[in-house]
Amino acid sequence: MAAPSSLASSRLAAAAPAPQHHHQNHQLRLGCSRRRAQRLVAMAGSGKFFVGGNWKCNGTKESITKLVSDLNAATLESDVDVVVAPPFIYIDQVKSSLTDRIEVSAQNTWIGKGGAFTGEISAEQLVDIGCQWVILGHSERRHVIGEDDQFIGKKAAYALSQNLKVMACIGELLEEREAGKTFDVCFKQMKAFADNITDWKNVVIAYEPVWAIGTGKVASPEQAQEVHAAVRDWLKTNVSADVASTVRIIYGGSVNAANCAELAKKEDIDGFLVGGASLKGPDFATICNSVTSKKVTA
Ligand SMILES: O=C[C@H](O)COP(=O)(O)O
Repeated sequence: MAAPSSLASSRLAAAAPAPQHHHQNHQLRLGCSRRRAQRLVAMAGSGKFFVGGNWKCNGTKESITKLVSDLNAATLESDVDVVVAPPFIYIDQVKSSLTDRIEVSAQNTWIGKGGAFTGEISAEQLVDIGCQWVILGHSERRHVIGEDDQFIGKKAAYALSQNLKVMACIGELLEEREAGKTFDVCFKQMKAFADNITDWKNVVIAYEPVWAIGTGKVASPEQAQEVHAAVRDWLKTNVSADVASTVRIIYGGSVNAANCAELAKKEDIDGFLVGGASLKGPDFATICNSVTSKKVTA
């Protein structure tokens, strides 16, 4: 097994139980710490913090040239995987001008092999132009375009079969949260992914509560942590302990340069999927570098 990344090492060190601690929940905490330590050892090599920038339907050749230039000039911590997702038509421009330090994602892909599917882009075509990732199940695809769970799950299976890595998005609507259905909704969306994914090593899960996307109403660190931990437990029960302990679960929804550090401190928040703030190079770099909060306190 490869040596743990320095992030994993620092988390491992932080996760070690303190012998002088005599809190009444000590045994419970000890159990959690051990579970966490195992998770981090198993994450070796793939356990980096992860930040994706979803540019959505924004940008022009000119503005993207400036954004790429700002990203190329940014100093990024080594313990973070960084990915940006331009609109399809700019992927080639970004691939040819962006530093290799940052990988490139599509925001969607077709469900299967290309052919007579007007307006679609296939996984094979994305791979052909050097695109490494695809975002699937984003709430704007689910709720604006009308993609359903099974369609999204099948897209994930096909994209993975073509060696695209997948950011698999889940998240509840405001009315679903208010009705106490957050976990039910997220687990149902997870099941559709799990029914179609056999190998999770190239998958990152993005929890994005719909009420927090583009609204400025960020989930509190506690709200996000609660769902991330529940999704991890769901994976343990329904997929495997190994997947639960290794897959990265990132948060999306009004993340910005000011709120990222507090979110990053939470144990089960392994990074971010950023919309609006990813259009500003320096802000996006600050969010990527919030991994430093994780190192100190996780
Ligand atoms: O994919 C990103 C999410 O939709 C978050 O967007 P936002 O950061 O603009 O709220």
